[in-house]
Amino acid sequence: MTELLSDTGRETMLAPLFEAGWKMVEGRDAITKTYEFANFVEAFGFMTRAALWAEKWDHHPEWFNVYKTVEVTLSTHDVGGLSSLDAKLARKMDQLAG
Ligand SMILES: C[C@H](O)[C@H](O)[C@H]1CNC2=NC(N)=NC(=O)C2=N1
Repeated sequence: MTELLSDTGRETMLAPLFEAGWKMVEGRDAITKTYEFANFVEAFGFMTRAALWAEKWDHHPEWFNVYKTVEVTLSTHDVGGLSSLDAKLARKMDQLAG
């Protein structure tokens, strides 16, 4: 059963993500990062690869794509905030973005 990240869970799991450019969303228990790619095809290719992992893990991003940028927000709707799945998907997205 997915649950909200504990305080210690936040320290250990979110700190590396903040180092990698993720930020907390103002007024929401969610994290966000904006990726900039070389062009639209690279941006959409990233979204395609990330979508396959999101589907595999049944954990989906909130994202907005304009041309070569992809703005990603992660939170776990079922628990109303951040869970370990958000950290896992964030790490995967950073890997996929290269
Ligand atoms: C029924 C399905 O398993 C759930 O709705 C999944 C789908 N993807 C999800 N994605 C996210 N970000 N949070 C969820 O709580 C969630 N729940």
